[in-house]
Parts: sequence; structure tokens; C-alpha cells
Amino acid sequence: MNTQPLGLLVMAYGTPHSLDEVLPYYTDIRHGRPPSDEQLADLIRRYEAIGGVSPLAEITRRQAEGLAELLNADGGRPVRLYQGMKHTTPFISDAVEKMQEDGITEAIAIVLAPHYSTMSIETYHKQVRETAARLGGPAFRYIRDWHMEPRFLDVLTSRVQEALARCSDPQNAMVVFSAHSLPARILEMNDPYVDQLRESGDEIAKRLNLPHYMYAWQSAGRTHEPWLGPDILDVLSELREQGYREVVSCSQGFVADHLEVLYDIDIEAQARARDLGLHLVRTRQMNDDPAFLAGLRDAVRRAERETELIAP
Ligand SMILES: CC1=C(CCC(=O)O)c2cc3nc(cc4[nH]c(cc5[nH]c(cc1n2)c(C)c5CCC(=O)O)c(CCC(=O)O)c4C)C(CCC(=O)O)=C3C
Ligand SMILES: [Fe+2]
Repeated sequence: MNTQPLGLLVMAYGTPHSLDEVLPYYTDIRHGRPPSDEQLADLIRRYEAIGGVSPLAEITRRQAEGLAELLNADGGRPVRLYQGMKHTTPFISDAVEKMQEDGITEAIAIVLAPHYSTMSIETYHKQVRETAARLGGPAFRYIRDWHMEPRFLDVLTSRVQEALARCSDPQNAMVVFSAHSLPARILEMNDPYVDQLRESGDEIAKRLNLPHYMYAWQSAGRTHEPWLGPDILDVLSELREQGYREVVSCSQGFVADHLEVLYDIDIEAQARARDLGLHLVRTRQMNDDPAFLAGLRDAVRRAERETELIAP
């Protein structure tokens, strides 16, 4: 057995550590083009509305450390943890550089988002591949997606069940599964994102025998090209017109409490629901729930057995 620790690269979107960092963060998201003053002010306003900074950095850290702890306790190959963010420090490239400096030769890469898209997960993997190629190491196994990981589905099922229990008439509530919208051109690219969201959502619906469920998109970018729809805000209006009084919102594309949940759902969608006279209940996010982290541990061990180790 290989006794050298396996490098565990846990990646996430990242969030500004303070309001001063919103400009460089937003510029990075926009591929180096700074936002207009108006766009910047609007994003700062949204961060201020959730308390000034997002809890995402702290939650990501607890998720990554909790996952490493589980892996180091399961009797399998010990891991050494490295964290890399897509849009803020420590960047993905910083983490891969550190692995190489530490003499890690074999590593595994996981992104804290369940569903694969060429416009999401693949962009993280590309940064890993490019940095490892530049440095000549380490070799990586890449976890593409983990939305069907059984223990993850167990937690998601219980989250929806728990939210339904908070409805006054669960049998007549609509469950809306949502994820971050992406530019609609992914539909012409054979991208699995939409199918994967349906695969995990349908599985939850089957397990709970849900009488009413559907899919919507949230947090679409503010650009001129078309994005995947329908938007969750429009869906709320339509559901009210169809006679629904209660909605469970399950942002299954995200695993932490962050801006897209705390602002886009808890503030923006809740305000729309209030205007419409709808009772909107959001499912709790995964955060650092040990049952969720056990699902990620299973995904890592599975990938160790089943995915190819790719030389730098
Ligand atoms: C697929 C996807 C995920 C899920 C998968 C994954 O996790 O990777 C995700 C997560 C997140 N997105 C986040 C934040 C933002 N995303 C933005 C903009 C964009 N996201 C996009 C995609 C995604 N984003 C896209 C295509 C854009 C348009 C710009 C572009 O074409 O590249 C903007 C700019 C302003 C705005 O549009 O609101 C912000 C502030 C935060 C952190 C929140 C916090 O700080 O708490 C998180 C977890
Ligand atoms: Fe985003």
C-alpha cells in the first residue's frame, strides 16, 4: 500500500473576505473586466443585506476540514488537505503549488458543488490541470460530480421532508428544485448539467412520493444573452395563479448558506412570496452536517478506486 499521503484538493467558489474585496472578486468572476460602478454597488448592497460578508468562507473551511477528518479516520489511505478557491485567496493554483512544494505526487480533486457542467466544475478542473502541467505535478484524479452519491441523497431527502413538515398542508405544497442558472447556450453543447439536476431531484421525488414538484433556475447573470429559465421568481407568481398556497424551495445546486441562498431566496424570493400571499419554506443547506460530509467521503474513496489517475 502507498503510505505517502494522498493530496486532497477541496475547491469552492470563494467569497470576498470583506467589502473591500468585492471589487477584485467581481472582476475575477468577470474574467478580468471590472464591473461598472452600478453593478459593484448592487453587489455590495446584496452582501450588506446578508450582514456584510458571506458565511461561505467559514462554511467551506469547516466542510473541507470535516471531510479530511473523516477520510483520516476511515482506515483508508491518509490524506493531506489543501483548499483552493475559484475567485479568491487561496486560489486553486496556490493550492496546487503548495501540494507540489510539499512533495505530494498523487492527489484527488473535489469541488463543493454536486452537479457537473462544462461552465462550472470543468473550469475548476482546468485550473488544476493547467497548474499541475506547468509545475510537472502532482497527478490528479478528478471527481466530476457526486449528485447521486447515496448518503448525499439521504440528507437531501430529509431536508425536503423536514421543510414539508413545516407546511400547513404538505400534500398540496409544490416542491421547487433549483440551481444556479447558466447561459442557455449550454443546451447546444450537450452539457449534462440540466439532466443531472433532474436526476437527483427526480430521485428525491421518488423516495418521498412527492405529489407536486418541479424545476426552476435562480441567480441568473445580468448579461444580454439568454439564461436557462424559468426563473424561480416568475415560477412563484405562476404557482400562485395556479392556486398553490405553499412552496418548498430546495436549492439543490448549492451546499452552503451563501449569497445565492441568503439573499436570492431568503430575501428576494421571500419578498415575492409575501407579495403574492404564498408561504415559502426553504430547505436547510448541507453546510458541515456530518451525514453530508460522509457522502463526500464516500465520493472520494469511490473516485480513488474508479477514476483514472491523470499524469500532469
Ligand atoms: C454554476 C454556478 C455556481 C454553482 C456551482 C459552484 O459553486 O461553482 C455558482 C456559485 C456561486 N456564485 C457565487 C457568487 C457570484 N456568482 C456570480 C456570477 C456568476 N455565477 C455563475 C455560475 C455559478 N455560480 C455565472 C455563470 C455567473 C455570471 C458571470 C460569468 O459569466 O462568469 C456573481 C456576480 C454577480 C451576480 O451575478 O450576482 C457572484 C457574486 C457564490 C458565492 C456567494 C457568496 O459570496 O456567498 C457561489 C457559491
Ligand atoms: Fe456564481
